[in-house]
Amino acid sequence: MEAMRLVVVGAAGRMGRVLIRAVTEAEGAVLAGAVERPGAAEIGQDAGTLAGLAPLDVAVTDDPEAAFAAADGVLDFTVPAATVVFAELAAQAGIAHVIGTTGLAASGEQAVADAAARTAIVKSGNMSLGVNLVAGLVEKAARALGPAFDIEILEMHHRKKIDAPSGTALLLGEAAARGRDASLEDEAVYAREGHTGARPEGAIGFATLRGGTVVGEHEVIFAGEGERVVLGHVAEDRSIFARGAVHAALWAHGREPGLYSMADVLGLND
Ligand SMILES: NC(=O)C1=CN([C@@H]2O[C@H](COP(=O)(O)OP(=O)(O)OC[C@H]3O[C@@H](n4cnc5c(N)ncnc54)[C@H](OP(=O)(O)O)[C@@H]3O)[C@@H](O)[C@H]2O)C=CC1
Ligand SMILES: O=C(O)C1=N[C@H](C(=O)O)C[C@H](O)C1
Repeated sequence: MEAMRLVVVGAAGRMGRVLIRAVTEAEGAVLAGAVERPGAAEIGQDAGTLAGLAPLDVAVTDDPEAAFAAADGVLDFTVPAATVVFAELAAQAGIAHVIGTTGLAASGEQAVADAAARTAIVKSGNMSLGVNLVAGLVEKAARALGPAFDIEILEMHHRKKIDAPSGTALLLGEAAARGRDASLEDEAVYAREGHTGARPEGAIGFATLRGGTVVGEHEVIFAGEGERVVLGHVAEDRSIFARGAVHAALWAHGREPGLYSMADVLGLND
């Protein structure tokens, strides 16, 4: 069987460089393209060199349409505005789209859902095996512990992260809400300051820390009368996300159009 040809968009980013390495290390995948935004200093550079590898004979381009025309899938860890454009282009090209980008507004989420009617999209706030397993445990714990245990989600990331709360924190919040048969939209408390009043019953609270070079740390705290249950995940290296993304692309290759999650890819919904 022919190797799946993958394009990495946002190739010069923190994740982009790690994704290039993950594609070259994966069995059944080959790097077919690397895309950066128009005007980026890396346009024309070899993608392998950019990722700290030997040259791969793939030049970074600012033309995603041409890159997608010669590919089977795209790995996208960029910014929301770019992801919306890539979703449309991937749907037009009929290739799988793996979206790791976080912080999409409702309109962006809708654009992705529309594109998923035409091609297979895997989208997740966290592509690691560990976080997706923890999400399943969070749902179970929320169901078992019930409303007597208050749920608070704490996350810390590096100083350059531009969105909050993290996509992972939201994914864990959704899992907690599911476990309570509640809606995160109704229960989320994203910030507290000043005279807040007592904690509303059933609230799912979020706290965001930013600093240094932290790759990503999350804790879901179930705080009850005289005891706390804490479920957490520590990302030590971005390669966990990149390997998950390549795995998702291989899974999505040739699949029916639809919007899939990492839980689908990992078989956690079966
Ligand atoms: N789901 C998951 O498992 C994970 C998700 N993420 C998410 O991935 C995203 C990226 O994170 P990170 O790599 O740290 O961020 P970076 O800022 O390092 O990388 C983003 C890259 O995308 C580039 N870019 C922006 N616009 C375009 C465009 N129109 N065309 C092509 N490239 C473009 C940026 O270029 P420039 O800087 O020049 O604008 C930059 O190189 C974030 O949303 C983050 O939350 C991160 C890790 C794991
Ligand atoms: O921006 C990051 O770095 C990360 N973003 C994702 C998120 O928003 O949860 C995943 C990971 O935690 C790293």
